[in-house]
Amino acid sequence: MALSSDLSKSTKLERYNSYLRRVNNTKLLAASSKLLFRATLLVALLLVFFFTLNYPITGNDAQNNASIHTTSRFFSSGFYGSGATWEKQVRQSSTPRRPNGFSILVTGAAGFVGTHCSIALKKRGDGVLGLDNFNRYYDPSLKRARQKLLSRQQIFIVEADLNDNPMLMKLFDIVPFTHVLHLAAQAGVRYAMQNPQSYIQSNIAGFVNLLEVTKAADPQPAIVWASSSSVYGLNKDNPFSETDRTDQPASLYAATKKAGEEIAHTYNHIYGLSLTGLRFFTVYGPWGRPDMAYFFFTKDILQGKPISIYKTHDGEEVQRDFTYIDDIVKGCVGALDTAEKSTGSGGKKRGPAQLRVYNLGNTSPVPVARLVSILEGLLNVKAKKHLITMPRNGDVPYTHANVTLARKDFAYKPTTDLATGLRKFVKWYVGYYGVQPSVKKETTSNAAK
Ligand SMILES: O=C(O)[C@H]1O[C@H](OP(=O)(O)OP(=O)(O)OC[C@H]2O[C@@H](n3ccc(=O)[nH]c3=O)[C@H](O)[C@@H]2O)[C@H](O)[C@@H](O)[C@@H]1O
Repeated sequence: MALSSDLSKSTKLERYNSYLRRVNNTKLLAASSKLLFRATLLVALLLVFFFTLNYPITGNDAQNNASIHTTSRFFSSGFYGSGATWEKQVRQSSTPRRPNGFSILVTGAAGFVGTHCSIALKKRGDGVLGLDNFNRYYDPSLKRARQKLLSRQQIFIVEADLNDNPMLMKLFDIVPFTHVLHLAAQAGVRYAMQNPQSYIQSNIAGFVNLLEVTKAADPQPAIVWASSSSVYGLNKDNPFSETDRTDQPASLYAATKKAGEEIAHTYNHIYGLSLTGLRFFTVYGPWGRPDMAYFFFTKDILQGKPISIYKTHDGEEVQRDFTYIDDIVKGCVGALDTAEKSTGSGGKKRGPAQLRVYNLGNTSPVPVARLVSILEGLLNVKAKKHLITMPRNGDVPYTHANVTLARKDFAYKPTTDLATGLRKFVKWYVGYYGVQPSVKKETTSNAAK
């Protein structure tokens, strides 16, 4: 009995112990699967976070742009914008190689005008650091090709958005820039109806962010920036002079550029920033912008697609003061060379500073139909032309620059006529896109004349 009761006691004890082990095991299992679940959740969340930032999957341009901005901001400040190698590239690129050379931050350096200006400045011995967000307004592969061109000249581009305040502050901490050539913008007159917010984001918010950072910098740099001939809007005076009225913009694009000019006045007035706005007149040339008429006309003519040539609502020819890129580069360099120093430092004004606005045009308006016939000759292809009344999309019928002021202050003198400039453009175009040898032959023989 005693044995059986002992046995039953020990069996009970064993059962109890095994029960406890099972409970413990289950608890352990539950705890570890909880831990595993949490870890998996964390990893999944991190993956979603990174993928959302890297690959915006929306088809909407405005949202796309916003995602692109977020991506570059995140990566630029958090990853690319740190590290000894990155900082060394920033320093090397912005260090001048000539006595009293400038140290210039070029925003929009992978853009059309930005690329040409950066190369010209670097070649004469200035230090040039680029900034660009490589957005998708037009084919980013063209921007990457321009970046390669710049990197061959030892020009480094920081990949970040103008609105990336920590990144801009960091750059100004590392480099005592003497100048900023501010060319980054949401360009294009007609696209403003499709994606208005992108113009506010870049041309207003981005510009203000840049001015906020530069006003606080010590030393404050002098700033030369891209305004636009479109600010003249519905101006009737001819040719357009800087003193003409600019309070009737015909597009949101023009309105944001005009707003930029007013914002420039404010920062000059309060903080003593030296500011020069350049009103570019329809700039064209090699490495140009695919969204501009001369560029997509070339593409469409070569592909046998029809093109629309606008006429005004009064049936008149639409005309532009097309300006060749090399002339614009000379104008930008002239404006930089004559820009006086900002007078403030660390956010405080110490005296009055320079505030300027200049037209940079070619001074000879050409009808769009004439541009097309020059292209037809160069490409050796007849265009399928449709003459249509200008849609109400922000376009203006006519532009014509008076450049007296730029000539007086920095000897600006455009020297390239439209036929010569377009020949250079077409030569570049056929080489870059590798099109028709017949076009090449024609262009080369023309070029030799
Ligand atoms: O200089 C300026 O202020 C502006 O010049 C260009 O704007 P835009 O002159 O309109 O240049 P394009 O878009 O290349 O148009 C050139 C001409 O072709 C005409 N056009 C355009 C498109 C089209 O399908 N057909 C057509 O006849 C336009 O009305 C315009 O007269 C740039 O796109 C702006 O960024 C710049 O600020």
